[in-house]
Amino acid sequence: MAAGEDGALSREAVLDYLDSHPEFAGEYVSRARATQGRDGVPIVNWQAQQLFSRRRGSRHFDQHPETALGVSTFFPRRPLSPARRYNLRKRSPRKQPSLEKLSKLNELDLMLELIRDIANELDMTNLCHKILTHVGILTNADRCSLFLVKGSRDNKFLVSRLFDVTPDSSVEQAMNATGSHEIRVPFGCGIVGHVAKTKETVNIRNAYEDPRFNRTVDQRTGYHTHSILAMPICSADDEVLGVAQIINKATGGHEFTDKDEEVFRNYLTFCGISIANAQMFEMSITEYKRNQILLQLARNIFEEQTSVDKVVHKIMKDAQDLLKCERCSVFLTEDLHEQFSLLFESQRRRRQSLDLSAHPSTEPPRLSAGIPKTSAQGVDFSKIFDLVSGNDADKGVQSPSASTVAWLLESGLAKHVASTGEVLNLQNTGEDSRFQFTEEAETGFRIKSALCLPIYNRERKIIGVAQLLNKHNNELFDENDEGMFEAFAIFCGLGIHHTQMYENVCRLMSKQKVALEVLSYHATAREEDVGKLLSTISQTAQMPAATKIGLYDFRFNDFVMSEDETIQGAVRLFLECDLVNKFRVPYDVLCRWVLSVKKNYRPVTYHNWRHAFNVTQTMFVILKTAPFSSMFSDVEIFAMMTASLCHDLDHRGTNNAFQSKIESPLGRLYSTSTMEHHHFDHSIMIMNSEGNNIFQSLSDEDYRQAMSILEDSILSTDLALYFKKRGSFISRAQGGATDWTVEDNKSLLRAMMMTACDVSAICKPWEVQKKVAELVYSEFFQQGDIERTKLHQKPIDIMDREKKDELPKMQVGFIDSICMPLYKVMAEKWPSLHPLYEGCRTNRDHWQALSQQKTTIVLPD
Ligand SMILES: Nc1nc2c(ncn2[C@@H]2O[C@H](COP(=O)(O)O)[C@@H](O)[C@H]2O)c(=O)[nH]1
Ligand SMILES: [Zn+2]
Repeated sequence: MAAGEDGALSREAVLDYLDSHPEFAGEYVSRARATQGRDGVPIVNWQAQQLFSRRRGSRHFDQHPETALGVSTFFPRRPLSPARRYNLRKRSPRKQPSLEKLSKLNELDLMLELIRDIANELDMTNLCHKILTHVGILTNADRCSLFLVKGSRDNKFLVSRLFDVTPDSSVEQAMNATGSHEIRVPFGCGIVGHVAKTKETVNIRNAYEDPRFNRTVDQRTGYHTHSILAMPICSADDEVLGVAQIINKATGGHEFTDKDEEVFRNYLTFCGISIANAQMFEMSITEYKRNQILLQLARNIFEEQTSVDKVVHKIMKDAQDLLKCERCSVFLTEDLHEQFSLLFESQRRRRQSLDLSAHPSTEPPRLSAGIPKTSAQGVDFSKIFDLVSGNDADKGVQSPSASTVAWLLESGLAKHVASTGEVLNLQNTGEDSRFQFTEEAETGFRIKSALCLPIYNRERKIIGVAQLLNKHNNELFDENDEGMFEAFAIFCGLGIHHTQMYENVCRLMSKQKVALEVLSYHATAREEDVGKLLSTISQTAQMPAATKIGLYDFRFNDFVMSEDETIQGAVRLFLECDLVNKFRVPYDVLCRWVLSVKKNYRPVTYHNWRHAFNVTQTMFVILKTAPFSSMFSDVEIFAMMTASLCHDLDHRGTNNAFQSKIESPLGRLYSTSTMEHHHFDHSIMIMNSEGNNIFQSLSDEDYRQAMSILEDSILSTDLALYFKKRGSFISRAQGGATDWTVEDNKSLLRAMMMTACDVSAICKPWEVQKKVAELVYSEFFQQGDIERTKLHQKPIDIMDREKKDELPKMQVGFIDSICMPLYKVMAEKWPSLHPLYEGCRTNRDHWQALSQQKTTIVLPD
């Protein structure tokens, strides 16, 4: 042993020496045995006796203490628990009092030192161990045990936390000695049960004379118990938290004195506070872990949504891993499928009609595999999942065999829970006569403990049962497991619901796809008609010249044209824009598309094919005559012409307000610009139909731009949007300095052009305008009639047939509020558009005159 420069020995050097010379250490401690504390309380002798004397029945005799002075007895080294790690991170660890230091303390200081040592200990096992070793020091007891109170308010019991701790045992040794089987002592039973129940101190001088003493432990270990001192450990609220029991006073006649009782009681008062703290800390750690687990579970569930099987399997695997049990099963009831729309109904019927167990199939059937239909307690299970630890945990979803299913159902647990909603925590399956527990023939699996609870859907309806069997190491499922498993069951319900919804949506989408396929087949032009139109175009002579039929004129009149001529006229408009050449649109595709578009206009009075054709024609004239056209790219022109022809596709002769009033599917789908959204969707549907995509040869970028302009342009025909944008357009047009090539201005101009074209019938020669107005009001009044007769609502004036005499006045209103401001500013800014303004003004005069004459307009049926 080396001395320092000053000749003094360092503490480390002494400890090293004592470690390597245990005989010397023993000798030293024996000498110290005689040393008494200032108040006559023996301190070191207890340690020395325990460490170095070969006691009968000492289980730790041969184990070498960590240091010669047995420091490990007080401050055992053991891997730090998460709680302890947390503890240490938060505060710097308390310096451990050495035995040497303790031996010099008087009774009060010793007590304070030992209190300080437990004050910050939050790890329950460490704390219990410290308490027991400390009470050993204080009372000179040979063995100490600690029991903590557990269970619910109505069913409290004691559980051995550390049992028969001897002063030289480390925490690990103490834990090993206690064993993994927790000893449960009901309140009122035996000595510690009596103490817990009555809060009385029990000081037994001769254990064998006390009827409450259980001598079987002595018989098993060979240890002889003489005296017992047991005392309750209470919280600040005087609630019993546990019982501490010390055995055999190591000095004198084994008996514990009144003084021992007093010291024991004083120390336990502080222990109560420390235990309550540690319990709270333990609870918060448990809660934290639980939250982490649930968070992970939620992540898993929402990551996995492709199938119910997969999501349930994932939850089961998590439950089994975390709740440490041998088997996890989930039983889904028939109701689960019934609640999800009629889509599942047909499947269910099909399932019921199949005896799946009788059919050997290459693929495991998804549902009902081999499940006998049971109606007992009114419960039918449609699907059972079974996961046995170690067996098929990583093999993914597997259907249990028919015999396993039969065995799982045989116990009656799942059916009982499904029919009653009761949570079952069976701790001793042998004792419950309600259920039948037999061995599984296939595997020899026996049910020892079971935790079984219902799975609810969002409406608190039972949709299944979750079952855990046999907690590992023959432990029992406790309240904590119940709480955790309940959370699992909730997640299971959510996961199933979520996945079912997802599956439902996928099915609906597939259905919709099929419906679309059928629809587009019937909605697109017949090949016969395409052929006819193609041959007309190829024989150019038969195609009316654009100028001849007035396609370049704002005063164009379609009333003089046949249906076929309007179709040819529409094709002609696209040809005249040279779009077919520029974008390599095959003639057959253009013809098919025009025919398909026409086919998708309903024969309503006003919003029909002819209206669309007229709007496109006006757009054509504007693009051909207005100076701003040169700044539009070919793609923009192509998109605007397409939008004009498609802008009212599948119009039903009723407006947006009507869709929302009758809560039509369209109204529910789009709350604003309802019909306009539908017109755009319908244009896409047509273009996506075989041989109808006039944009097919556009580059990706052009295609994207064309689609975007098509959508914006169609949506901008909603007058509500027109009103929103008009003010800004007028100020920019009148401002003079506006650069119309800037995208924002250009897009505003495109929107205004769409409205200018849409209502351009107001600019037509009076005879044409008059006829169109009659069609407009005829359609308006038809909607008004439905509102009055079917919805029992008074229609707005323009839709009220009873107000038909006011039609001229209403037209003046329409012109003043909607048309004139737009045409006026356009004509002022771009004089080539003056004919539109002029036509509108002339028609206003006509309507104004009529309104004063009170002439009745005869409307078409
Ligand atoms: N009162 C009138 N309203 C008219 C007339 N012409 C058209 N309109 C309405 O304007 C919008 C245009 O949008 P659309 O895309 O549906 O055609 C619409 O509400 C028409 O009913 C008219 O002469 N008088
Ligand atoms: Zn329109």
